[in-house]
Amino acid sequence: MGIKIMPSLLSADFANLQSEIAAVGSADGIHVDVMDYRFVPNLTLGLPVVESLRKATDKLLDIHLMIEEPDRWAPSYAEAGAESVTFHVEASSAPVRLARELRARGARAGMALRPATPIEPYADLLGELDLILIMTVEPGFGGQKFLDVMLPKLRRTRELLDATGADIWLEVDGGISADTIARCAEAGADTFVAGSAVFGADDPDAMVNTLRSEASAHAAHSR
Ligand SMILES: O=C(CO)[C@H](O)[C@H](O)COP(=O)(O)O
Repeated sequence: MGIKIMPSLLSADFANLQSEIAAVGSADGIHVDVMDYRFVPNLTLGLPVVESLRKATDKLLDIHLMIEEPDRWAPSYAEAGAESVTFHVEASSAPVRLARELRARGARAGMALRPATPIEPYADLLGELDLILIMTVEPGFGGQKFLDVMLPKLRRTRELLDATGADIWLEVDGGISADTIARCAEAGADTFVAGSAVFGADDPDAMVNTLRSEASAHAAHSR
């Protein structure tokens, strides 16, 4: 699928969520942040809203679970029809089992890492996964400044993913904009989440295309 741009929905109101999706027709998928006031100090939306979004759009739904106990809750998001379900490794008690449960329900199995979590301890797990999400801000809030100290981790993750030979998406999330996306693409990311850069733009769909062009021009990796 090559370079993928996933706008991150900002709204908490269902009508506004639908408007945001309609405003980014060129997007490769829609990134949905699920937060529970426990894993992160913020609360967004949960399974019932994702089930409603599934009925409202054919777009690929890329779910990012910033929640405690993902082993318990994540499989339901796959059953709801999300194409991709990402849990935080810091919150999972059995990441391999959870990844297998997600795949068994037809979703891509994603594993996210907070900025302080290294990738190396998980090198042997990568073959169980379809997506690795490297957070480029502390999870919890949109609109934060991109942490460029994450670039070495991104490069290292790309090396490890290439060594598997498998089609595992390498996603970045947090502070991604026309100013920062090139550095992430050069470091090996192929999937880009952007919230404020897209929905804060005068023309969100044009910004999706700008981000894709910029990433494509600097891509170290695109299948
Ligand atoms: O939720 C987030 C952090 O938890 C992300 O930063 C959000 O998905 C994207 O927002 P922005 O592009 O404004 O950083």
